[in-house]
Amino acid sequence: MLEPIYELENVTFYYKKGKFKANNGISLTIYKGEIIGLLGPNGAGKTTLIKQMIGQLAPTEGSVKFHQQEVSKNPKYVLKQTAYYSQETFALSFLKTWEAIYFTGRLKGLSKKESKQQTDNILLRLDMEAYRDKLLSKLSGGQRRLISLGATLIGQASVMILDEPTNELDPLKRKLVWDIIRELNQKGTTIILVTHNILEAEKVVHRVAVIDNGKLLAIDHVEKLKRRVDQRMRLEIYAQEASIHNIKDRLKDFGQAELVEDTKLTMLIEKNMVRTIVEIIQDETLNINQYSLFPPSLEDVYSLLQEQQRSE
Ligand SMILES: Nc1ncnc2c1ncn2[C@@H]1O[C@H](COP(=O)(O)OP(=O)(O)OP(=O)(O)O)[C@@H](O)[C@H]1O
Repeated sequence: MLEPIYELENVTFYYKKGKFKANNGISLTIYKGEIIGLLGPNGAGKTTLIKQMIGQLAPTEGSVKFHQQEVSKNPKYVLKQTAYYSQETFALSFLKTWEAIYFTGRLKGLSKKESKQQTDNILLRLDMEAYRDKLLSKLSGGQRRLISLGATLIGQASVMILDEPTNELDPLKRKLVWDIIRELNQKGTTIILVTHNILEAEKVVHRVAVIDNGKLLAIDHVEKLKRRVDQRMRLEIYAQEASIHNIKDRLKDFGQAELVEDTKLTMLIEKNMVRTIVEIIQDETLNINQYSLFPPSLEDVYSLLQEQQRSE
């Protein structure tokens, strides 16, 4: 039986009363033990929603319940059981890295011994042991983000809300963070993940909520969402810069081609149009260097949902 952790009903938030809605009638349930991704472009309303989930903002309309209790009426209860990793940089830059994690543990109510033990384990797991005595102010941006993540991990909250946890990290560290997220989840932690990195998130999240313009466009399991585009393929074309607009024009009846680089186009096409399109792009006068076809990804679902919303 799925146990609801968060229940959001018709959550609407106005930063300025009567004007623009940063969240617009969002209803969703988050269940114990899942990894749910909140996806959406800049300004979609993800952070606003999360601030209401941790009691930093109260909904203008609707309700946000955590374990069946209204968050805005009892924010302390939520704060005790959740850990929030935000986009904001760590303020305590005069501390050494181990101190930043250790004292966060103490503030969360851990004993000296327990906080020390968890700090040591976290520094090791984050591969930051060698930097334990360095001041936060002397670390690189990515290293500071890792220590900030360490401070989120200490205390082992049962619900972790992670806003772009892999931002500013190199590929190896990104992989490390995704591995840690998976491990935490296997131990029972519920994870709410805000991310723009759809391709990477797709490998770890169970369900995805797509938010745009303050509205919830879709919420479902990754595989089910991908079925929405299973009659399509992703086409990528590399060509000479001078020809790229001509190619885009020749393909305009088959979908919206996006210019990714000066020499690269990509578009989502109907599977039953592949033969026709391939015939067109084989025209030598188009100066195409290379083309490839791929099965669609979660990113394609995301683009499609946004396109559909904009054409409504
Ligand atoms: N303090 C504020 N006062 C007024 N408007 C705000 C405030 N914070 C955010 N907004 C507006 O509310 C909307 C939603 O912002 P929000 O930060 O929730 O988006 P987001 O999805 O988290 O974006 P990002 O991915 O860029 O972090 C945006 O249009 C933003 O400009």
